Amino acid sequence: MGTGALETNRITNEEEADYSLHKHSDDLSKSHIDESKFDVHFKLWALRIPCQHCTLATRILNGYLLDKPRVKPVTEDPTCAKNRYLILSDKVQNQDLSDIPKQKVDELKGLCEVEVVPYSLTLGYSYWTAEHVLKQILPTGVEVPSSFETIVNPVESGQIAHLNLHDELLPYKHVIAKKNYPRIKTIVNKVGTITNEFRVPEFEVLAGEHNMITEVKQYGATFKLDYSLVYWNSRLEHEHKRLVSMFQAGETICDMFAGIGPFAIPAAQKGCIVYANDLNPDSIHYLRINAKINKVDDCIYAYNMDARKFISQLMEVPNTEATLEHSYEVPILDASHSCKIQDNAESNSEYKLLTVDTKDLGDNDNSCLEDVQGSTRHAATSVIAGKRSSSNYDEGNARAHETGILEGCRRKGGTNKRIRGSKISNTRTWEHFDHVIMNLPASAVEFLDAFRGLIKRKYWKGCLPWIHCYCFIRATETLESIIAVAESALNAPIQDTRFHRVRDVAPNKAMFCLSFRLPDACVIEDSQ
Ligand SMILES: C[S@@+](CC[C@H](N)C(=O)[O-])C[C@H]1O[C@@H](n2cnc3c(N)ncnc32)[C@H](O)[C@@H]1O
Repeated sequence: MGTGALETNRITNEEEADYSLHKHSDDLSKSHIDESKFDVHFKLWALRIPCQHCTLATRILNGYLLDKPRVKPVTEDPTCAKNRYLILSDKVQNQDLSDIPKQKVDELKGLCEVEVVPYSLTLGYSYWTAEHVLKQILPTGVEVPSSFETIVNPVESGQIAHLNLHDELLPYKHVIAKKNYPRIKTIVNKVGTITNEFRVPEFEVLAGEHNMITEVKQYGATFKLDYSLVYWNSRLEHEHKRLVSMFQAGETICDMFAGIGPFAIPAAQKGCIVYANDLNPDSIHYLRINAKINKVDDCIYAYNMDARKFISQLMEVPNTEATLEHSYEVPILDASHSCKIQDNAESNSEYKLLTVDTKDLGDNDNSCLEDVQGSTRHAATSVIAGKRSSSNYDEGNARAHETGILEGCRRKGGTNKRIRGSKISNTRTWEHFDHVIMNLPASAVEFLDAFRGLIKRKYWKGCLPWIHCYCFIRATETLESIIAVAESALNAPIQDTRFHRVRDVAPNKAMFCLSFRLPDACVIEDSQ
C-alpha cells in the first residue's frame, strides 16, 4: 500500500493498493504491527456550500457523494462555520464536475453558489475491519476467519472475551485481540488442552487487565466467576436451559459436577431442591455466591467432594431414621430451621428438613422435551410434554411427573412432600430424588458405577431417578458403544435411552446428553 506513490494518483482504490509489504512473516509474530502501513490516502473533490442547502444538495447529488462505510460525506468547512463540504465520490475525477450529469450540476448551481475544492481523505488502521487487516497480513493460503468464538459475554465492555485461535492464527493473536474487541476488558486465548480435573483451561491474556473475575447472565440468572479458577462455558447455555426445562417445581435434583451452578441455580429458581456438588473448592465458593445473588440459597445444598462420595453420602440413612419413619407427613420444623446453602462435606445437616422458597415456582416450560434426538432402543420415544398449571402443583408433586420422559408415577409413602407457601418440605435423599445431572463429559459415564446398589428398596419411594449423563462421542464410537460402557459401569441393562446432541466440539467429536431412568437392577433389595 505505498503511501507516497498515492500522492500522484488523484484516485486510489484501497482494493488495488499494494499490501505486499505486510506479507513478510518476520513482522507477524510481533505484538504490534506498524499501523501506519494501513493508511490509505484518497485525493477527492468536495463542494463547499452554505449549510442551509446541504440537505437538498445531498439529495441532488445522490450517487455521486462519497460512499464508504462509517464515513460521512458531509463534513465541516475548516475555514467557515457557515459552510459545509459535500465530499464527492472517487467516481468524480474532474474538477469541472463533468463526471456528474449536467442536469444535476445545473440544479445544484441554481440552488446556491458552489465551489469545488480538493479534499484529502486518509483511512487509517482504526478504520479497517479486522477481516480487512488480516487479509493483508495472513500468508497466502491461511483463511481469514470470519468471526472468533467468544465464551464470556463479549458484547458489553468490561467483559472477558475468550478467543479460540487455531495454531496458524497464533502469530497474529495480538492484532486479532485488539482489532476485534477494542472495548473488552480482558482478552484471553486458551493455551494447550485442558488436562486438570477441574476442567479449567490455562489462559494467556492477550490484551487488557489480568483480572479474570466477571459476571455472566444466562436465562435471567447472574453468575459470578473467576474464569481462571473455575469451569465455565457460555456455549452450554441452551443445554442448561433445555435440561432444567424438564424439571418440575418441587423435585429434588442432584448435580454431581455442578460447577458454579448453571444447572443448579435455574433449577432452584424453578422451585426444585438442589444438592449440588463439585470437587473444585473455587467452584463451590462461586456456587454459594451465585445462589445468594440469585436468591435461591434456601434451596441449594452445596458439597465439595468427589462425585462418587457425594452421591453415596446422600444415600446414607441417618441413625435417627427409625424415629423419623412415621413422621413423614408432618411439617416438623419451623422456618428458623430452614437450611441455607452450606458446605456439607462432613456434616449430617443435609438431612434436616428444608423450607422451600416457593416464591417463584416457574411455569414448567417443558417444550425442550421435544428435543430428544436419538433413542437407540426405542426409536419413537421422543415426547412432547404438556404444561402443568399452577393449580395442580401439589398434585403434581405427589404424582411426580406427568410428562412423557418423566411419565406419571406416584410415590409410595408420600415422603419428600413439599407444600406450598410457608409450609415445610422434608427432603430425604435416601428415599427419593428425581434427577441426577452428570456434566463431566470426558468421564461421567465411568462414574455411573456409583449407582450400583446405591438405592435401598427398603427406603426408596416412588420412581427411580432420571440420570442425565453427558459424554463425548467420537466418529469412531456409536450410541450403542456408549450405552455398553454405561451398562457396564452400572452393571445393569438400561431399558430406555435418550440421546440429545448438545454440540459439536471438534470435527469428529460431539457432546451428547444420555438420559435414562436408573434401572431397577441397581436397587439393593431389603434382604441384601
Ligand atoms: C464440565 S464441568 C461442568 C460444570 C457445570 N455443570 C456446567 O455445566 O458448567 C465439570 C465439573 O466437574 C468437576 N469435577 C471434576 N471431577 C470431579 C469429581 N471427581 N467429583 C466432582 N466434581 C468433579 C469440575 O471441577 C468441573 O467443575
